[in-house]
Amino acid sequence: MSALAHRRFLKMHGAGNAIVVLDLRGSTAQVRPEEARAIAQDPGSSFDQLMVLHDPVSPGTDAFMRIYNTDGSEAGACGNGTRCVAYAMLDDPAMARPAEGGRLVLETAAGRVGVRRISERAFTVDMGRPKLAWDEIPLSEPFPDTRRIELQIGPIDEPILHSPAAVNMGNPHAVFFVDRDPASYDLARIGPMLENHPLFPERANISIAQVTEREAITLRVWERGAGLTLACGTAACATVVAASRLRMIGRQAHVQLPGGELFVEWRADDHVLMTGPVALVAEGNLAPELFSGAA
Ligand SMILES: N[C@@H](CCC[C@H](N)C(=O)O)C(=O)O
Repeated sequence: MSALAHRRFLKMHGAGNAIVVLDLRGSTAQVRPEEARAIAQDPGSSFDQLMVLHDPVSPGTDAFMRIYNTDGSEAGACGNGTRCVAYAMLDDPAMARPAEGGRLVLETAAGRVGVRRISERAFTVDMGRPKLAWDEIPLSEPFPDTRRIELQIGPIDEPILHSPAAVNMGNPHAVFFVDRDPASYDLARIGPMLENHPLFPERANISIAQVTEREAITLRVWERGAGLTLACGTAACATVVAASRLRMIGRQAHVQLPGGELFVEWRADDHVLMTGPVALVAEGNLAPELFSGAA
């Protein structure tokens, strides 16, 4: 039987991004990609991202997180999921540890993120520094300036989208700035082509963004490994960094996504701070049958 059978999980969302939190601290259990896919496919535990907690690895951290997309692939960062994890680690009766205060340091394969509670159901996450060099994003060919990279989709003389910014926020992002409502683009059709474009050797999260005011951005996101989403925290961060580098905004903005709003600030010390809500939807236990055909 899978070591995940009967494990309790929380179903949450962060600004509409569907998140499942699974606490494996205190055990050696690991989630295999096929098990993540099986959990995602069950309506009771479906998610955009599965956030799995493991015992801390580095001194000074509270937990190690592994982050799974619906296709079983792993991500180095998930902003909305990190807020949900903070809520679970601080407030959930079964997951909270008495010694923990209103701040946490969480670690992923991509590095550390600090989380601070700002109200009962809202948290600020320090997402760390963006990586902006072409080989850090990564791109498959050199671009000295990643504020605009050479990439377009559609007819050569009349592209549908072109010249995105590329940013790594713990995961790779391409952000296309447009001057009309991002909802008017067929992202469900365009997204998969761009996600898997040869320019992105690790694939990429694809965003369409419109700067509507000096501190306001409307955003729609096609997520690597998960598809269309109601909200993506790292995409909101990548978009604010990209818009700021292009002098479209200052260093902060309210980012409006279909599922809710996030506030992002790119501080002078280069750290990107993202603030947004969390909501607890349900709790449940993983049915053993889920894993009988996990492949
Ligand atoms: N929704 C997340 C980001 C999820 C990871 C992404 N699909 C990837 O594979 O990089 C967020 O809120 O940041």
